[in-house]
Amino acid sequence: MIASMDLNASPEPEEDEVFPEPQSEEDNVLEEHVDYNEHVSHGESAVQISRREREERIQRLRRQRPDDRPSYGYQPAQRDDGYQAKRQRPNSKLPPGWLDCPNFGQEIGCLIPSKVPLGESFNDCILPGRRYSFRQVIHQQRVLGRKLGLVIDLTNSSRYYNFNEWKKEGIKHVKIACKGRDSVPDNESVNKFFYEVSQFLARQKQPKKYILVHCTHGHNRTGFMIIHYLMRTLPISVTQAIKIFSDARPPGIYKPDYIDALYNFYHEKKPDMVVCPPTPEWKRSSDLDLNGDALPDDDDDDGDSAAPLDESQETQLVMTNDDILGDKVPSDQEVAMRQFCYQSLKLPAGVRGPQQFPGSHPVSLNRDNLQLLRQRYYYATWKADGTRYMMLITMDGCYLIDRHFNFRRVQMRFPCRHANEKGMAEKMYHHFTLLDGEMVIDTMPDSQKQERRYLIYDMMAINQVSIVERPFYERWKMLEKEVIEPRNIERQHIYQSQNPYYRYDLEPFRVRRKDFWLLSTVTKLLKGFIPKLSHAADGLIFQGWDDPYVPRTHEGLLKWKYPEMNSVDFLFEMVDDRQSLFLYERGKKKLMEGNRVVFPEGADPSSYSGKIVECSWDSEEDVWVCMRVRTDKGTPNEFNTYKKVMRSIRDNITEDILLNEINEIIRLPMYADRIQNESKAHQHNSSRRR
Ligand SMILES: Nc1nc2c(ncn2[C@@H]2O[C@H](COP(=O)(O)OP(=O)(O)OP(=O)(O)O)[C@@H](O)[C@H]2O)c(=O)[nH]1
Repeated sequence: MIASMDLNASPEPEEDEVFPEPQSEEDNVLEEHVDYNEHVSHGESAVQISRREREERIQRLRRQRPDDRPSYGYQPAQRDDGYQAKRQRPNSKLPPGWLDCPNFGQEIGCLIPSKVPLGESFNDCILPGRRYSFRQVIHQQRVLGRKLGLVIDLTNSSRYYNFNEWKKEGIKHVKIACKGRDSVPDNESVNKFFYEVSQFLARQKQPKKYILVHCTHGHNRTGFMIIHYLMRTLPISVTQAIKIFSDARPPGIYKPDYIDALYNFYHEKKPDMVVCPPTPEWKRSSDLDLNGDALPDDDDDDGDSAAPLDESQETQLVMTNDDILGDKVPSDQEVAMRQFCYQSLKLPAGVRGPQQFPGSHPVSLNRDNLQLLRQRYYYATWKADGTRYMMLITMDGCYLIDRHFNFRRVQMRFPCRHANEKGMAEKMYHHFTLLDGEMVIDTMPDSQKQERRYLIYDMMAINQVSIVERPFYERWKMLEKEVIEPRNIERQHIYQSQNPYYRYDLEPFRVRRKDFWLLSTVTKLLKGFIPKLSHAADGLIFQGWDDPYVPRTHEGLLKWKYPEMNSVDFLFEMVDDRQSLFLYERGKKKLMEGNRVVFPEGADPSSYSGKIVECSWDSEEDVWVCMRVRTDKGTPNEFNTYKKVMRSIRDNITEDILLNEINEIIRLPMYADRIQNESKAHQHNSSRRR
């Protein structure tokens, strides 16, 4: 066995390199001998070879000219198809072009691109020296000093080899089935690939182990995934990443749609000089392999049909707040990111780990808590009515965190403040920065063009450091300096940046820091600013100027809604004709007896059953009015929240009452002095500018 393995030893394969000839004919015999024994020991009767056949094979090998000998490097197509065609059983049909496709490429970090190893059931179709099963893979890598620890299999088939073979050798096998052929791997599979590789590396102990990545031929799907990995770990452009791969595995990706999809995904303009390489010779001539009667392989990644663009690139007609943004991420990754959020917010995770969305939540304004505005210094802002997301920015991606505490990845770029300073390469992008905000849809009044925008109103962690205990005004200033400004600077000077091809305008949404103003501006805010906003707003937020970030319900963070917009989210259920509204109390459903709801005219109430419905209170009719279904929420409001909303409805703080109250408050010394100082500073700054 060992002798045979040595026979397969190969130095780094190079194009046109022919595998070193066996030292003697005996070596060939040995190799045959081992293969024979393997067949027998696996009890695969269909592929067992008789002694006579074996001798014939040995004779055949002896007659071979050196050029026909096995190769591990690239070799111009050689036809041994007669052998192959005669022996093929339906399930051991060789993928077209496989024989002449080089086995593997050079290492890219710890990733080795490879064609699919074929298990022993294919042995009848492949001359011994050209075999490439898990045994040869392990051996060939070992000869090059590489020990494998993980195999990522991107083929869409399980017929190529028995996955357990890897396990027996202590190598983990991960299947990420990607169709190939008509489409690029989907974004969720790319996320999974990235996660598997990063997890493997994070747990890596010395000596370093390698990851074999294979699809059928190890070019298109494999290249696509590896390039994604490079893009998420290095501050490089798509063009550079494509080159790294094609240098390691010539000619690299040779499907134009795959290359275009990569540029699209990373929001880069494809430079004119980038040309997709032609289909390699071994693949083009593979039609002949089929002898006219074999169908294309069902897992072929190299079909010529046009790949449709990634769905997210397709133009969407009308944007809504309920649109699902971003791509799913592996659930283990979500668990780790949830933990980071809890740690940053200084929350205990509980026995089952972090479960609940931890974002800060304001309480409704009522006559009691209105007094807080007199006791502590507050700023005001409009209450944007879109969809709440926290956002976790990491170097490898940006994650939107919804109210279900689910994470979805979006492709965005957040350079650090020092990104362009020398020697700060490792600080190029934000890594574990946690933000809070509201995603809104701006509609341009003239063109009706829609634009999604993330309005950030808080920052809880910056580059892994929690800042929740700092006062709000510091967090808010840091947000501008550390997150918004570096993006704007890079946008303006993109041509001098590391990657001048990046197009911020292709990102899925714009980003802006939300403005907060002195209480003295509330009248202007309500009467002038909100009516002119190009997105929906349903009231005001009063933010304590030196408040820490308080997760979950924050009694000091106040929201005032237009009275008709005060709402409660109920769970609506309809069984037979009986309609019921539920809230939550201590994690359990609580029936709200005596509460009725009406739906829009013509709507079928049963179609709302099981849904969370946001309702406003009609005090004339004593009934809840369903305004919309909350697809962003999985549970109704807590009974406590309901009580606060009811209190606010009862207290009925109208716009006039609020403005009168605020006019009194801003005359208090605490506000008056500050307002005066700030307007002086403002005047000073504007005269200096003049
Ligand atoms: N803290 C804060 N929240 C804002 C701001 N602008 C908009 N919001 C949103 O206001 C929401 C809280 O107001 P609610 O009316 O209770 O929000 P809701 O989405 O209806 O949620 P429920 O109370 O669960 O029904 C937050 O979750 C944010 O999504 C802001 O500037 N600061």
